[in-house]
Amino acid sequence: MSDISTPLNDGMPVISTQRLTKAFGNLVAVNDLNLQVMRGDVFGFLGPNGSGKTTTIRMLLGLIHPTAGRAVLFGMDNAYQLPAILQRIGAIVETPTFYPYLSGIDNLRVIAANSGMVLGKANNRRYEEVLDIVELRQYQRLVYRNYSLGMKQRLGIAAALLADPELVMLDEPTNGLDPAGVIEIRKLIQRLAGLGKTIFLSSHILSEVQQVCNRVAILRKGNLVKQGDVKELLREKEQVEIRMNQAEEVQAALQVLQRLKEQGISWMGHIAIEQNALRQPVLLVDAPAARSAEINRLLAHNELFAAELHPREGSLEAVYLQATAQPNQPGEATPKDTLYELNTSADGTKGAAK
Ligand SMILES: Nc1ncnc2c1ncn2[C@@H]1O[C@H](COP(=O)(O)OP(=O)(O)OP(=O)(O)O)[C@@H](O)[C@H]1O
Repeated sequence: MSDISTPLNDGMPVISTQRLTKAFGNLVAVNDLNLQVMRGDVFGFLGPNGSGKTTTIRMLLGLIHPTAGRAVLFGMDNAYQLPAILQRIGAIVETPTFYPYLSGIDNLRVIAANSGMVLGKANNRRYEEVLDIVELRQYQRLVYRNYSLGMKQRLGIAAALLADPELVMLDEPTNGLDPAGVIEIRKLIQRLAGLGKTIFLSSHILSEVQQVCNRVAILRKGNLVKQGDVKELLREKEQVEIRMNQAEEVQAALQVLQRLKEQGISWMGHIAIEQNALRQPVLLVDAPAARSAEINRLLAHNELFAAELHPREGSLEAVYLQATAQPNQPGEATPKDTLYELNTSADGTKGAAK
């Protein structure tokens, strides 16, 4: 099962959007979006390239104005109370600019000074604290140009943490990183969640999102197609894999279960014959893992005795693929459909579909 740390969710909305919409000319980049992010959430914001994630984040941060709808953060409408909202957010939307010839800690000093950031009584202590959080303390004196890409990304997050924000917004923080860098960011997000931060994370790496996020929203062509609790969404995608001793029995088992499903077993979803890792034909039943024994009993009742029966965990990938593969919904604006195709390579880096 996924390694989801228990969030400090107390039911207080941190981000709430109501019918948030942004059109660029005749292209509706974000359409009627109703998002709910609660305090303590590690919220994953998913969607193919061009589905509207960055546009949404830019609207939340007041960098662009919505065409319609509104965004409420910490209970305040960002059209009217943006400065008060921004004081409580640390965000990285694009790679921050650092001076290559300055050390990590000196770059943080420059950022704090330039932004007029009030760091309270212990500036130096705060620099060290944030460098500790992103695990760069031992490299604080190294000049920035000698940092690896992962270290640069973490320094960016350190900068976003300087003012001790309640909400941390990260747009594709693992973009371009190697697997070790991706793991570092995962651990960092888990540390931030442990510190009680609410985290809003857009990402293409579904396995990472599955491991760190407790809630997700999935966008497709600017429309919200799924929003919910990760554990619940994964539960909906559980399967039971059944191997029989004889290939003919697999076919017979398929027919029995299909008949029972048609007779009204509501918890049984799609049933199909597939090959397992050993290239043996197996029956795959979309059903909660907790129903395994019942499936076994139903088959045995029909003189079909399973050789093996395995519950299979659901994956966010399955949830995502189903959500993003749905046919167009009524009213969905798709003037340039090709812009929206999933254009992500296997390592999660983005293509150039814009
Ligand atoms: N300033 C702009 N002017 C015109 N079109 C824009 C502008 N910004 C974004 N778009 C378009 O809006 C759509 C949504 O883009 P957006 O960057 O929000 O998607 P995304 O989900 O963040 O994609 P990616 O994962 O590639 O970053 C795209 O078709 C994009 O080309």
